[in-house]
Amino acid sequence: MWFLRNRQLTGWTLTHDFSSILFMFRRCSALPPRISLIQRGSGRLHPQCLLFIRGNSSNRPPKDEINKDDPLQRDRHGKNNEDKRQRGRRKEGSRWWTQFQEVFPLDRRAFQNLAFGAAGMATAFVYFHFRETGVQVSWKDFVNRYLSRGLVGRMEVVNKEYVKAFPADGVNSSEVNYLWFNIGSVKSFERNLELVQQEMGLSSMDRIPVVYTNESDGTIFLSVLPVLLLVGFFFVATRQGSVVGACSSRVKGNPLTVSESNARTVKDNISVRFEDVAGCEEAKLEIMELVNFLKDPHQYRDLGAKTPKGALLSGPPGTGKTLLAKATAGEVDVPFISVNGSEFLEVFVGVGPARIRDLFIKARSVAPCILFIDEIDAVGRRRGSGSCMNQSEQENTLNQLLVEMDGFNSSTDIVVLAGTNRVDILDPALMRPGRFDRHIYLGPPDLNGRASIFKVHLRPLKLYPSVDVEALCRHLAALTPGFTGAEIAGVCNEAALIAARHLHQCINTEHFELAVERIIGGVEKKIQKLQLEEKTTVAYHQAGHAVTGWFLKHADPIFKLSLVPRGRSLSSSRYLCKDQHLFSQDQLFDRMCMMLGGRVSEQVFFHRITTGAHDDLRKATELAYAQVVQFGMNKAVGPVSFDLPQQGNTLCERPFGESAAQLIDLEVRSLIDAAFHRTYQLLFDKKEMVEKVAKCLLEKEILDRADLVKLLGPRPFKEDPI
Ligand SMILES: Nc1ncnc2c1ncn2[C@@H]1O[C@H](COP(=O)(O)OP(=O)(O)OP(=O)(O)O)[C@@H](O)[C@H]1O
Repeated sequence: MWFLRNRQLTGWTLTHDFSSILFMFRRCSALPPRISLIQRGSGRLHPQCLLFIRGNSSNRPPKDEINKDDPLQRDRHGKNNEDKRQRGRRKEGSRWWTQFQEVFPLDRRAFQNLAFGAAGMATAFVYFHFRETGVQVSWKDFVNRYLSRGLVGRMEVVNKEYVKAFPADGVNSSEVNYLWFNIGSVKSFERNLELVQQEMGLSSMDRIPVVYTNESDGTIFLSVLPVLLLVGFFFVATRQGSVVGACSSRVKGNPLTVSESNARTVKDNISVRFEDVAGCEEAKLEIMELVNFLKDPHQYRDLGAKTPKGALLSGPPGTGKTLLAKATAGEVDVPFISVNGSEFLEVFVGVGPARIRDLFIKARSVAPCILFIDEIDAVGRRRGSGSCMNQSEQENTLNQLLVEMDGFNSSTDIVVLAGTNRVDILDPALMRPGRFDRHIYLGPPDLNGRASIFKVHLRPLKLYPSVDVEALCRHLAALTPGFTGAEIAGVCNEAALIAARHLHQCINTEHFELAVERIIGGVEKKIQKLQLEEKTTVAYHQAGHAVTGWFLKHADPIFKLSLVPRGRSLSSSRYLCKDQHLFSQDQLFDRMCMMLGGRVSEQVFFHRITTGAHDDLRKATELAYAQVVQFGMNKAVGPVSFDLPQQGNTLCERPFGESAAQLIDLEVRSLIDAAFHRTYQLLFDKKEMVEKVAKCLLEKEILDRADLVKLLGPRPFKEDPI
């Protein structure tokens, strides 16, 4: 039997169609190659297709559901069992969902949207791939095999382009739906058909009926498909958070809000106060003036003074710039609007300036307020420098910022604060008076500053009652030269974690010391074992540093030596550094000798050298070059200063000639040689002491200051207590 043309598509019919076509054509001898291809394709798709369609088309509810709804069955199995099963199912479902979410972190709505999208695409795929197309034959085959044998019942000329031939009544048509062939024109088809039927001797009554129809072949659907996809995209984007948002990593919700600034406004409950910011008293004093202005603007205006518009907070990372800005808002109790400079940078033209405009509109609507732009270098980079693609967009954004800062006058009551680590690359227009009036530098805190920052961060910690907080702060400040506020906060947190790991109820001094060591040197590697020969070399190397530092006046004395590898180094030594800002030539020379102490000790004791001194040599060379090239400390080169290449940067052009370069190299070499010989002489003279320290270190693995005093005697110079 031939299939009815418009019957419903099912998995069975799909697979059956292809096999039956094959069967029929085998019977009709010639098998067009295309059919075999189709069949191969169907064979591959068959199982999945069957599963999919069976799953969708089955009207029968699953067994479980029948049990649930059928009161008889429910009675039979008992209500409790049913409840348990339901709970189990729910649990399994939630477990499945949790596992799924671990792999794909999507919320339910996102998952629903994705599922709908996938189902739609799958349906479209199945429709286009498996829609009934009939079997194409040539005119000659059609006439010889079907028409002449009386198998054709009626014909349909579709869209004046091709003809579908349907089976006559009584013909077994289960194998093929219909046959079709292309026609050049309707007229030629009619003429040819007429001729064939005449040849067959059919009377006008017996002629095969021909109807003319128009059919859509899906081209209309395909033409509206892009529009549908676009509408669907916007629909999903508005529900999900826009794709634009994804690019900018933040705009959630309507994609049309991309030009809105994403500044966060904190109106009440700013809990940070000036007392929470320690170690930067000068910066606080400077910023107090801004606070006073916001508190009592008339005091300034009455005197005819123009009030400051903003302050630029600069300094290394973690020195408390953001914290100080927040504390300023907390002190005046005005709204604090904070935004990051990088949030203005977009790939879309015009978005940056639009966001700046929007930011200032927001600020004006809540004035008086403090507007804080963190990492302003992202948007305030000097114009005309660099050649990256969105340079002009960044410049437009900066121009808009300059315009806005000019735009609000002294009665607007907005103070703009900005934070940056790279004040050197900012555009001069941004720094001129009338824009960022104040430049406040926050450097790493000094000894007292560190102690007061420790005091701030010790406040929320649970210390043993026996701990003297003042003394602890001073001790920790001495152990952490060069630490910033953020690093000090990290030390306090690490100490609490160590105490918890050791199952202590409170935190003690030792936990803090361990925390400092961990932050400076990295994690202790107790498992990594060195071979005895390596360990001996490392011990003598460290003893060399220790003895050199002990007997040179200006070197930082070692107060802890350890053979336990930490981070990337095979050993560690802790020095007592002073907070010093100016260094004399003698002091730098002593430091160079101290750096070379490890390598010299290896040479004195083993008459061979190892790679362990690589980092020491690098530092000593850098220091020697700095003395000769930057600090003007070399007689032969003279009191000149040139820029040295920064780490990671290569200086393309040397600012001095070839002869100066040769002279500099020569002087650097002789300086390092002098330091080496002095250290060699020192360690040779103190050979027994080095040996004593090294052997003791090999035995105990860790030596503290008391051990060193015992081994080397008191240091022959006056020192501050730790
Ligand atoms: N002076 C300080 N007093 C107390 N805590 C501080 C101080 N400086 C930094 N901190 C601590 O360090 C953390 C980070 O500081 P903050 O974000 O203000 O640094 P920043 O200078 O803005 O850094 P970046 O330049 O990287 O943005 C603060 O949350 C605070 O815990």
